[in-house]
Amino acid sequence: MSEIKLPKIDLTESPVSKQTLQSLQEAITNYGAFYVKTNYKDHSRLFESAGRLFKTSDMDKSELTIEPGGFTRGFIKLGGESGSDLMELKEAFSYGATLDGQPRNKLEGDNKWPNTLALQDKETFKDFYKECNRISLEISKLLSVLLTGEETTWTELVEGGFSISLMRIFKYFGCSNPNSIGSSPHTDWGFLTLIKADEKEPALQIASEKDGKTAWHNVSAIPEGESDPSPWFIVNAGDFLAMATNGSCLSPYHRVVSTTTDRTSFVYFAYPSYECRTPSFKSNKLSFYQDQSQPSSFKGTRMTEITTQCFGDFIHDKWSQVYRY
Ligand SMILES: O=C(O)CCC(=O)C(=O)O
Ligand SMILES: [Fe+2]
Repeated sequence: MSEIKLPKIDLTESPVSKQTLQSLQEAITNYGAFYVKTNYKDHSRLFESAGRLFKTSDMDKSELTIEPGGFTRGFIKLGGESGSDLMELKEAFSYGATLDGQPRNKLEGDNKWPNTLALQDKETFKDFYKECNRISLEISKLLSVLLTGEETTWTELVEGGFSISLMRIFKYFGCSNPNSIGSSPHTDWGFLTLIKADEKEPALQIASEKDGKTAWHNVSAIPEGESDPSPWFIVNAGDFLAMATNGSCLSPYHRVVSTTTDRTSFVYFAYPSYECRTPSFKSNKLSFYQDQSQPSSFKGTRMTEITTQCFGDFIHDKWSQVYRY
């Protein structure tokens, strides 16, 4: 199993150097993924809060589970969700922006915080959500400079998506069976995904395709040689971004394999605004919007749906596809 060394993008340097933009170009063309270094400092506190969240009683968890239908906030029990016909060895909790007034669409709504969760932990989660809003906007500006020559091309789109973007906290269970899976192969559907993981062994893998064959490469939570996990995130481009850039930015096909030790990750899905239309785009580069109900078909796409629905309606349907009873 080879490791890939994703390029590192330092968001703390100002102004961003030519070298950084070059690394970003290489990253989006070759992998659709890269590391970012940020000013975030609270890695330990964040994962301690996650540990306490998953200690919520089974009864409370089952009262606060996500409902079928595509609005995905609350607990997801073991086996409650899968992007394939495999059992994914994990439990999860999903939350989003705090609702301000009435929901304006099918992806806005109330979070399902357990009553037993300490206020401090809830604040840690909410702050982290806002931090991810900020980081995703910063990255979108860099990508925008690189790909469109202007900084603000996607600003409205990304800010418009703050109220529907999602944070998902995963607890993957350690398992010694090498064939068991934490997250089935997929592409992410939105604009950008930020991943912050606490792990002892790499578990995220990104695919490359050569001569019709798929090879998987480990991606560690932090770049090789780094010791402080706090500032580091992995970033994946989503299908929407791949389409909006006409394929200049790859949407990586990836999965999470089970490792012998438990792993926890925060995965922030930055969505564009609900009403926006997915740009039409024809490419045979890897897999866009793979049909989760036909998981074994690496090539499956749902182009018709993409171009006839607005993004939010489309995503709402995608979440229903991965819901398992
Ligand atoms: O937990 C991770 O590292 C990534 C999970 C993932 O790819 C996803 O939920 O879309
Ligand atoms: Fe993903």
